Amino acid sequence: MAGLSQARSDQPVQLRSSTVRVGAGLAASGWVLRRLWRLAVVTAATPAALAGLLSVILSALLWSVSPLLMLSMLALGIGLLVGVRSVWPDRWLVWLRLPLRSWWRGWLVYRRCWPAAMDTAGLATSWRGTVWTPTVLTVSSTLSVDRVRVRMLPGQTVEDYADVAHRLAQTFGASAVRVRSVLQRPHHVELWLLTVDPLTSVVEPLPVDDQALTEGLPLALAEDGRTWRLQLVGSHVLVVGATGAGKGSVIWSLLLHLAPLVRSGLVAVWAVDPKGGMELAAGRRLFARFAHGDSDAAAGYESTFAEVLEDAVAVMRRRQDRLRGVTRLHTPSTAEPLVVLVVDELAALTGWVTDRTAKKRIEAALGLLLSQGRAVGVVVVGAVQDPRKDVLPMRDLFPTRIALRLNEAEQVNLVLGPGARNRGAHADLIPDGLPGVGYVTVDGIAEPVRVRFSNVTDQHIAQLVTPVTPALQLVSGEAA
Ligand SMILES: Nc1ncnc2c1ncn2[C@@H]1O[C@H](COP(=O)(O)OP(=O)(O)OP(=O)(O)O)[C@@H](O)[C@H]1O
Repeated sequence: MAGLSQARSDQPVQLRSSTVRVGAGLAASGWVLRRLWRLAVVTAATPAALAGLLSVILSALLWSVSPLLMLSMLALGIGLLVGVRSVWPDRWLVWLRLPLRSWWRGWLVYRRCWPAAMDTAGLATSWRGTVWTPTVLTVSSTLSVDRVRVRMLPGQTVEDYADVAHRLAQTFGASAVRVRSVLQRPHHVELWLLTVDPLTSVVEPLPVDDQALTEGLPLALAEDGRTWRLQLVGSHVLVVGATGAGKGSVIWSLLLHLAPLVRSGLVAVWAVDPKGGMELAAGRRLFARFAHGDSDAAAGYESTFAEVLEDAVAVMRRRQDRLRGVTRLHTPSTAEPLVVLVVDELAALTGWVTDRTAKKRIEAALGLLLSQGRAVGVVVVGAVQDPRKDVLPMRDLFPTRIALRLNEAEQVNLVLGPGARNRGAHADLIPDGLPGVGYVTVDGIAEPVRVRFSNVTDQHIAQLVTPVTPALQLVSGEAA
């Protein structure tokens, strides 16, 4: 006889629990208590709300001791807040304004209608008669973006959220929603809801930073209002954009932030401007080497580009000999600066070279630099309009890639990697009127982030080059 535990029936078991009648007053009190408990839990977890609550309790206590004392303390508190706001606007923003904004937006905009929003977006699911909804974990706001961290339901993926991003944007009144995975948190997803687009205004050059080599060069503003920094040491950088997309502003922002490092001898810029020097000539005093395709060169102007690249390979080889077995990543120093080879139009060195001998020399040198240079402090920063393989065969050797406005949707994945467009990098939809806007990758985040590079004007360039004494002797000695 089969044991009871093995007995199975495909018929659903009908269970009817006995009805318990409660009065309207009791039901209402239960509802209010549940809400209060939830408010208490969230308040306790939010520093700004906790501070607000403590101030109210303190005020009530002071009032009971002496109303005058309480009013004086209130006036002092308000005075302090006004003082902090005018003396330290940055701290005011970080300590008070943004935490409060995160708190009220978290409650009023997101948590209040979250279950309904998940349901209508198709992200809630019903299982065994219960409706399960993804949970909001945290909401942190900047002045332009609300970052809502969500715990996904079992079986959901980041793509499920990306697929309904436009529905979520409409529901929460955001201009766009970016969906991001969270490093080392496979159950979490972060929704970036854009409330204001800070990238519609031109971005002024960001303050020059002495620590730029270690911290990253602050070249652009991200759409969440933060500074985007380029980690140049140990990376080659590819900038792709249609004509007029603002490739010049990326290169000039880079040069602007490298200038103090050139002055201190930690960086040597070698510039290659195949457009006859039209783009980069204004910065020639900053450059240790400048090749612009001398039309009088005996071996043809393209051979001058080959020479610079081969000299860079020679520097690389010497450093490899010295550093072999010592370190795996070169640290820039005044004795051995970081060599930054800036090429304004890479296609002129790869796809469009007519001199066959020069073409072979350039291909060989560029391939060596891109595959071996970054570990020994010889990095390439190249700009190009067309990212296709026949124009730029070494595209995949650039670890850092920046996609400004592109002409075709297919180009996005060519530049930023497979799937980048699906993950929200719509570089082909950037309007003509927003030069300098593009998508970049950010450390720790798989999805590209939308940024705007600072606009470097002729006046900035004039100031940039005036006080510079380039480290010419040092680098040409090394390259000779
Ligand atoms: N970051 C920026 N912010 C505002 N305006 C910009 C920015 N970058 C470029 N511009 C403006 O856009 C125009 C085109 O810029 P730029 O010459 O840098 O484009 P490009 O991609 O280098 O074009 P091309 O390939 O034709 O040389 C210029 O008038 C420039 O002033």
